Amino acid sequence: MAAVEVRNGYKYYGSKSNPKIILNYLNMNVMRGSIYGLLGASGCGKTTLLSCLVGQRQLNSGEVTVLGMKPGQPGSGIPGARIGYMPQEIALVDEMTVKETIFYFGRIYGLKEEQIREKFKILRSLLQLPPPRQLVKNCSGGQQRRVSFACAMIHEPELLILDEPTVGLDPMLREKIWDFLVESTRNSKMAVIITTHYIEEAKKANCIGLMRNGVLLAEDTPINIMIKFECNSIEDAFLILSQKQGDSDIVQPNTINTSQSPAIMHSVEVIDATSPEPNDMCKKLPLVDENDNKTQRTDQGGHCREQETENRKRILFTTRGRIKALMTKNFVQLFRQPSGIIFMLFFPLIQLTCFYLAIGKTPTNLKLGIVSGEVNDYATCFDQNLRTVFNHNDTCEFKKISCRYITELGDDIAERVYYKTEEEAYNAAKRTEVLGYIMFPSNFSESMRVRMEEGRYADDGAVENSVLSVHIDMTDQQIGYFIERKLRDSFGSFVKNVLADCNLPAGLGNIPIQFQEPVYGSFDIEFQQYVAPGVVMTMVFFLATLMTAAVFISERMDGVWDRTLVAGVSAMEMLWAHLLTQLIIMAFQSFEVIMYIGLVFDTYNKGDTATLIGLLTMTAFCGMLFGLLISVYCKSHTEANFVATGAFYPMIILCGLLWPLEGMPKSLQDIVLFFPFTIPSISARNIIEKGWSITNWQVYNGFIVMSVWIVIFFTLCMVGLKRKA
Ligand SMILES: Nc1ncnc2c1ncn2[C@@H]1O[C@H](COP(=O)(O)OP(=O)(O)OP(=O)(O)O)[C@@H](O)[C@H]1O
Repeated sequence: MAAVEVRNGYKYYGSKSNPKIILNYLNMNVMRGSIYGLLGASGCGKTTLLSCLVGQRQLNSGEVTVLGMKPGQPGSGIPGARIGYMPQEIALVDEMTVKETIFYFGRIYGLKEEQIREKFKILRSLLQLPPPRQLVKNCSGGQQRRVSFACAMIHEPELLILDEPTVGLDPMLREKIWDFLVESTRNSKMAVIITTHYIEEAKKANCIGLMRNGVLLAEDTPINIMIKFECNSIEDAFLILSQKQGDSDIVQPNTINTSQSPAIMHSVEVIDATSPEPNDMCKKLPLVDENDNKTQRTDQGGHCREQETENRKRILFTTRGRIKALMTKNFVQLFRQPSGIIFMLFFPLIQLTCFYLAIGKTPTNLKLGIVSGEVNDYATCFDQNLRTVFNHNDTCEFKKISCRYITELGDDIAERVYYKTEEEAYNAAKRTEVLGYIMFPSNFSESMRVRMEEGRYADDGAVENSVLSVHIDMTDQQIGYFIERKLRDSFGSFVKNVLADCNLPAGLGNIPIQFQEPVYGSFDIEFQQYVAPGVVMTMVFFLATLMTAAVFISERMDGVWDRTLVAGVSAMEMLWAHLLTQLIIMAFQSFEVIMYIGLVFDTYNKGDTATLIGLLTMTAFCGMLFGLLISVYCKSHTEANFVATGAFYPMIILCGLLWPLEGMPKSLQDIVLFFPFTIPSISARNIIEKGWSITNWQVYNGFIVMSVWIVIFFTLCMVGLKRKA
């Protein structure tokens, strides 16, 4: 009975109009209980053919039957545990140990722990596997290949497909592996397809297929091939066949008329390669006659149905075990890499520390120039006798009152630097030695007195000269506004003190606007507290995005993703396993972040901590789906980094984190409201600062927006994954 039948297999890469033909109406037969050596030069399409057998790819036309069913057909078990596939690349997780790797594959194939242990013992001695605790990444190339081989064999599949398993192995071990394969197929119905560059080792195969330019030039027993071409080696026979086929290594699409029958197309003399029936010499198990054949097909139909039901049961039974195996792999993969731990657990803390230390703090180490026209020697300025004196005739005596302001100003806002003339101060400011300067006119004290005592009768000169002039470098607006605010505040308190000394109501010095107790928040609230919720949200979102994109792209590039799919795990299962792993990490990360900002930076949450952790976890989850989306649509790490970085800035800039949304054009405001961070960061602020609960619409709307984005990203991921599948 045939384990594999390919009829007129036609496969091309590229577009229909400009196809790169890889399989050119190829026919192939592999019998159960036999070893089939697939030989051919590099690039002739062996791996492509194997990928069609394991259900990774599909033919453009023609038929493939593997173990009586079409690969990929529901319930066929292919991809799945019926086959064992060792791809050409190692396709193992570097961070797992040898034992963990074998157990991982055993579990996803649905084996019991005891079975895996027993099989591992046998394979260890047979393949001379490295020590069980050795990490895959610390194994040599040959050792990794042996581990990979063991993974394909662990579940005793019905069909074993090995893509160059013996590359890089010493001759003794190669011999041992071949003996093992011969022994295994002799005593069972297991079929083996093996590709190798060591043509002569294929002599041990029951049948060999010589492949060139997308067709099998010959398919027969090694001995028959050598007899037919009167050669002493398969290599020589291959050479003769290749010369007969022609020199071109590339199949030219324009030379092929796809309406022609395959037999007409290949003018070279090939042995049975175009025959739709299996070559007798390659049959290990006898085939029955035509009548029996019908019975066999009916039996096969029955077998297929049984197999289908059995596989369905197995799929349901093993799903939980697979998710567990996948999640274990994800955790191991993440936590065995120092960068993984740093990224997931310490990065948030490092980033938050940077944020709290650097953003919203009072600027220090500033220098401000002082010029007073009424002081010659600034040392005399700090004389306590220079106080305002209240005379009993209801007048106040001001002595160098600029000194009093200078003293009250202190060095807290900025270090005072004294200058004799305005020109000197101006030049120093120009040279950026000081941030700016304040200038008191020479008759400042007298003008202040007149202004206060005579009020509406004060002359213009007195009004003008009682003004303190301030010149500041406004290129750094934040510092400019800071100095401006501080000088106003300190001048206000200075005037109040002077009024009090003069027996006048201090309130007279206030501008007639009074800010009462705020409805929410406090006057002391710092910019830091305003931006903190948004910063925390964007941080957890993008950490999750970057990590997910990196993990998925690496898995795809290393071949781990494809190998796991071929082992019968669905993309959905892999996705769920990853989502669950991440969800656990995200919840922990959110908890860690909230505790850290509370305990270390006193950002206490006035609302419910569980609600805040919930919102942050959803944000991280959404970020992870965004990372997954990037990984689905980007081919490389570089491309993914470009997309993630490209998305980062617009999202941060437009979410109202750096500047109030109200400052944007109305039309833009309406758009950015639906961005993933805009409403959720307002919700987070409402929880932290206002203490609102999830029942308030201005809190739960953040959850709704996040949920909508989760659904959008998830749907797009599914569409992308389906298209890829
Ligand atoms: N995804 C792809 N898109 C376009 N061309 C591809 C793709 N995969 C493989 N090819 C091309 O198809 C041809 C056959 O590749 P394949 O990997 O099947 O060859 P092979 O016989 O297995 O080679 P080797 O022995 O070196 O592994 C090669 O020319 C390769 O460049």
